[in-house]
Amino acid sequence: MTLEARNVVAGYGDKSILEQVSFTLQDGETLAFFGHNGAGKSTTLKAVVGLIPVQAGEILLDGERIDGMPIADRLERGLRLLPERRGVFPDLSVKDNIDIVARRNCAGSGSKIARDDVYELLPMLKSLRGATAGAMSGGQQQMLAFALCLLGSPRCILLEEPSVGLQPDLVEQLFGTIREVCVTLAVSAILIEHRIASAMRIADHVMIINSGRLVFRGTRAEAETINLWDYF
Ligand SMILES: Nc1ncnc2c1ncn2[C@@H]1O[C@H](COP(=O)(O)OP(=O)(O)OP(=O)(O)O)[C@@H](O)[C@H]1O
Repeated sequence: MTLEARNVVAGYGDKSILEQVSFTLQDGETLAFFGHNGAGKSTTLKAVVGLIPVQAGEILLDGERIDGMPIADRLERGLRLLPERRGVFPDLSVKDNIDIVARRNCAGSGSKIARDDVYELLPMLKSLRGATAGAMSGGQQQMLAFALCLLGSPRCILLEEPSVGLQPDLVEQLFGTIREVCVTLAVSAILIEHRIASAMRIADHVMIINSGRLVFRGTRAEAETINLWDYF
């Protein structure tokens, strides 16, 4: 078992956005997370990684309660968040971005994904090694941010719109890489996506949120039997 949310209530200040959100994600599984703008997708990921406090309920990683733990401790346990359109050092080259994060995340032995591995997983970064991150296209920066979030020993990666700014063939490549990482390294992933059809192709489970409540939770096969738009 990897990640479990039990009746999570969370929001901003005194205000609750999430109402009793519960889900479980096992090793190696990918969960596609859909919902309209403002439904509570990012808020869910923020609560899991610790950017906002949980007002009620529990979050467990491998059976251990992590809600209330400092963000750094959750990162150490392998939680990774790829925020939308953020997450690179803009003034540094691709190589320096990767080297710096690798030095922090891959220290010691037993790291699942080392510096050289990310170039193999995301070959487009090889030719961009010397490029200044902030001067690259949005899609290229997104690929680099994804690479940085993989370095070390990720257990569960939380991805916010990773396909933003990517041309269609790169979307398929990125999604293929997400799937490969999950399956071969037993990493689990939550994927917030507006490209529903592409996300569905790599998903084991589907979850839809509406006004802070989970209105659908099921396997991909179950999701394929319904009209997802009825739940938005
Ligand atoms: N920092 C914040 N302070 C107060 N309210 C916020 C904050 N961030 C988000 N919200 C509110 O929380 C609700 C859920 O927002 P959230 O960002 O989780 O939606 P989302 O499903 O990720 O939407 P999108 O697809 O547009 O990113 C919205 O009503 C939003 O206005």
